[in-house]
Amino acid sequence: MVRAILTTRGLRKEFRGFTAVDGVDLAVAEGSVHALVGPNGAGKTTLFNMLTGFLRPSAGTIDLDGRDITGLPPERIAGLGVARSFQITTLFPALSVRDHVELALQARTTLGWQFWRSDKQTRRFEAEATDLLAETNLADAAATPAGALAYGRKRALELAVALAVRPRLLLLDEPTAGMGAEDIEGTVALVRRVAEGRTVVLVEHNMSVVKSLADRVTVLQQGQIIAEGPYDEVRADPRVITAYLGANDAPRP
Ligand SMILES: Nc1ncnc2c1ncn2[C@@H]1O[C@H](COP(=O)(O)OP(=O)(O)OP(=O)(O)O)[C@@H](O)[C@H]1O
Repeated sequence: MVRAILTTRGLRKEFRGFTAVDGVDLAVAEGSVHALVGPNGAGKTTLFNMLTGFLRPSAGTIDLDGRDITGLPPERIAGLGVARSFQITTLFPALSVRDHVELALQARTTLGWQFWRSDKQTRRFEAEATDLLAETNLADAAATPAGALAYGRKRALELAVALAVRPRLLLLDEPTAGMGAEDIEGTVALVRRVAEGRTVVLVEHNMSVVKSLADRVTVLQQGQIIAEGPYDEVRADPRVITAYLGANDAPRP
């Protein structure tokens, strides 16, 4: 049995009497890609927000690699190696692709997010930035201002920025949202590549993306886990089929 790097027990979030996440026990195996799926309003984003400290759980615990991180603020959780990408990453339009990655690498150090840097400091991150740009297929765009990148490549840059902090756990928020077929294909290949040797939790509506990326799938409905397992198993579960019936984002085989 592979050990769990992230475990939640009885995790719960209430908004003024409404229970958005209702007693979730989740175990994410180290080195795996774990997908969270479910119809609109199932509680996926709320769960993600608790894992990253953006929301404080109403009850339950979150354990990261043996450490209780329940209720810690976002910056502390990020500092412990949880990085989140897509949907919330802010890119600076005029700043080059390479500068984004070098600044993110620098943010990991005591220098923090300083825009002024000496040549010596810049050189310190050059080689690692080059590696990250290669890993995310952005080597040819290193000097391009982020604002001039096509949509799919902007998202690749967001991923490079998240990877720069060397996360122990990478949370991906709907990596293919708003993408056409071509970008989706590229993003799936990219996520598969960066997931090697890392632990990834992703929220994703596109079931063919989930099928091709996830080792394990957790299905949420009305804040509760209704099924969990490998994609094919979960996809055939009668409770999952019922949960998606009539939903706009019904999974397609
Ligand atoms: N700040 C809030 N205040 C009140 N209700 C909220 C709040 N945030 C989320 N909710 C409610 O909690 C439920 C779960 O929402 P959440 O965004 O977590 O679902 P989701 O699975 O991410 O949905 P989607 O797939 O549409 O993004 C929804 O009914 C939503 O309206």
